[in-house]
Amino acid sequence: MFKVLVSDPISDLGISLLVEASDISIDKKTGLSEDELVAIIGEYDALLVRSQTRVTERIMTAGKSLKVIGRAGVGVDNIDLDAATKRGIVVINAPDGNTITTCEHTFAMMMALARHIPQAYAKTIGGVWDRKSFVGVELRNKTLGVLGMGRIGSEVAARAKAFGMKVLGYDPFLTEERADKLGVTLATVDDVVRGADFITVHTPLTPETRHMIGRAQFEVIKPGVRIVNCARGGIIDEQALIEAIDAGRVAGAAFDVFEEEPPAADHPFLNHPKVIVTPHLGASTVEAQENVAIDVSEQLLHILRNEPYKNAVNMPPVPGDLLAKLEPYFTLARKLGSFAAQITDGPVKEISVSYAGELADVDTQPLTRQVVQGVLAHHLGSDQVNAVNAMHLAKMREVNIVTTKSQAAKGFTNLVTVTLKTGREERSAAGALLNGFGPRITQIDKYPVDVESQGHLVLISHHDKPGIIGRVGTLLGTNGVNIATMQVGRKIVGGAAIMVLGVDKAVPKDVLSQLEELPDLNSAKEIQLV
Ligand SMILES: NC(=O)c1ccc[n+]([C@@H]2O[C@H](COP(=O)([O-])OP(=O)(O)OC[C@H]3O[C@@H](n4cnc5c(N)ncnc54)[C@H](O)[C@@H]3O)[C@@H](O)[C@H]2O)c1
Ligand SMILES: O=C(O)CC[C@@H](O)C(=O)O
Repeated sequence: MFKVLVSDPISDLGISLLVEASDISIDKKTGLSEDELVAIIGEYDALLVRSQTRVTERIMTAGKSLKVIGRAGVGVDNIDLDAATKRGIVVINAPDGNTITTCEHTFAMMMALARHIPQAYAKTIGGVWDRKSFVGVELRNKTLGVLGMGRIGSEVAARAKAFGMKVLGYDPFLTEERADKLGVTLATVDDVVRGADFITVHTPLTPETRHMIGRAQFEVIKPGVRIVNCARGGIIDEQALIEAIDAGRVAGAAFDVFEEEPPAADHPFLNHPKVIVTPHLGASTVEAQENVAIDVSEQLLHILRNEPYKNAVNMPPVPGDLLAKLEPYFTLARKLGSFAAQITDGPVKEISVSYAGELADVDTQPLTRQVVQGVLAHHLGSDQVNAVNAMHLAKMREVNIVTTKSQAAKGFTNLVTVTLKTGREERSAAGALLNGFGPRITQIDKYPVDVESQGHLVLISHHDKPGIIGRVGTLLGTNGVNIATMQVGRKIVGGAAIMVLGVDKAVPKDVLSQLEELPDLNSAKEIQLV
C-alpha cells in the first residue's frame, strides 16, 4: 500500500483516481506549517501539492520514503528541485491542464483594465452613479504585444485575433513559420515595447526574464500602453511600472502575480486607481483544477507502480554501465548547450551534436539530452527542463535535433561539438574533458580556445588590431569589472577574432553596450555557466 499526502486544496474529482485505487491510501491535510509537515512526512510515499506548500529540503530529508512529489499546475518554484534530485525523488507537474483557464483570466484582466470594471463596480455598489470617470478603450484595431509564445501566450494571441487585435509576438523559439501559422507578427522585445497598446507577458521567471520590462523599457514605451501580468511576479519591474503609471506614460496595469506573494499591505499596486489585481487566480477554475489534478494523479500512480511516466521536471538517475562511461561528460554536454544558446541570436531551429573519439562507439542519447537541456533551460528556465523532458520540449517547439559521430577527435580522447542553427545564424562550441582541468571549451565557431566552462564569461568578437585588448581592459576596469582570465583566438593576422574573458561578476548591460561601441569591436555577449 502506498501512502499519499495531499497538502494543498486540490480538486476532489481530480484525485478520485487516487482515492479509488486499491493500492493507495490518501490523507488530506492542508495548511500545515513546515514543522508540522516535517513531523508527519516520514510515513508517506508521495506528496501532492499546489502552489501554497513550500516543499523544502528539510521536508524531503524527513521524507525518508518519499518517491514522488506531484505539483498540480505548471510552476515548480515552490519545490526545491535540487534537493529532490539529490534524493532521487521524482518531481512531476501538470503543464497543460490550466493553459486555457490562465489564458481566459488574462483576457478577463485585459478587458477589465480596458473598461475599468473593478473601479466602476466599487463606485456603483458604494452608491455613486459615475459614468464620466470610466470611459474605456476598445480592443479592436489595437496592437497586443505577447512576450512568451508558449502554451498560454499562443492561446492569448489566438483570442486577441478574434477581438480584431493585431498581435506582435516574441519568444526565443518563435520562428517566422510558426508565427505565420499563428497569424502573429514576429517581433523583438523592443518592437513590442515601442509598438504595442497592450502588453501581456507569458514567460517563466528566469534570470533573463526578470524585469524584462523595466526602467529602460518604460522610457521608450508607447505612451498610453496597458500592461498585464498573469505569469510570474518579477517579469515586470513593479516599482518602475508604478513610476511609469504615475508619470502618465502607462495608462494602467492588471496583475495576477507579484514579486512577493501575498504582497505587503502597503504594496503600491494595492489601492492604486490605475492598477487592478487578483490574488494569483490564473489557474483557479473548476475545470483547470480538475485537469491538473487528474494529470498529476495519473502520473503519480505510474511512478509509484514503477510504470513509464511523462512530465518529470527533475532528472532521474541514469542506470547501467553506460552511466559510468557517459556521466563524466554530462556537465560538459549541458554547459556546451547553454554556452551555444547564450551566444546565438534568433529562434533555435536546429541543435546539432557531434561526438568524436571513443564516444562515437557508445549510445550518446543521454548526452544529447543534456545538450538539449542546456540549450532549452536558457530560455525556458532551469526548473522546467530536465534530461527527461528536454527532447519532448524541443519537439513541441519544432526544434530539429541532429547527431553525428566520427573517430577523429583532433587529439582529444573525446570531443563534443554543439552547433545551433537559427533563422539568423549558425554558431558552435566544442569541448572536451582535460585531465586535471575538467570540462573545457576548446573551440568557439572556427576559433580554437581553451576556456574554463564555469562562472561569468564575456565573448567579444572584434578585428585583430593593436590596442583592442587594452581598450577592453581599461573599459572593464573603469567599471569595476575584474578580468580573471583572457583567451584570444584568430585565424589570420589582422582578420576577424574573438576574445573570451573570465570575469569575477556579472557585467552590467550598459557596460556591454559601451564595449560594443569601442572601435574595431563588433559584439560583446555575457555568458553565465553554472
Ligand atoms: N497566474 C497563474 O495562475 C498561472 C497559471 C499557469 C501558468 N502560469 C505561468 O505562466 C507562464 C507561462 O506558462 P506556459 O504554460 O505558457 O509556459 P510555456 O513553457 O508553455 O511557455 C513559456 C514561453 O516563454 C518563452 N520564453 C522564455 N524566455 C523568454 C524570453 N526571454 N522572452 C520571451 N519569451 C521567453 C519560452 O520559450 C516559452 O515558449 C509561466 O510563468 C507559468 O508559471 C501562471
Ligand atoms: O496552483 C495555482 O493556482 C497556481 C498555478 C500556476 O501559477 C501554475 O504555475 O500552474
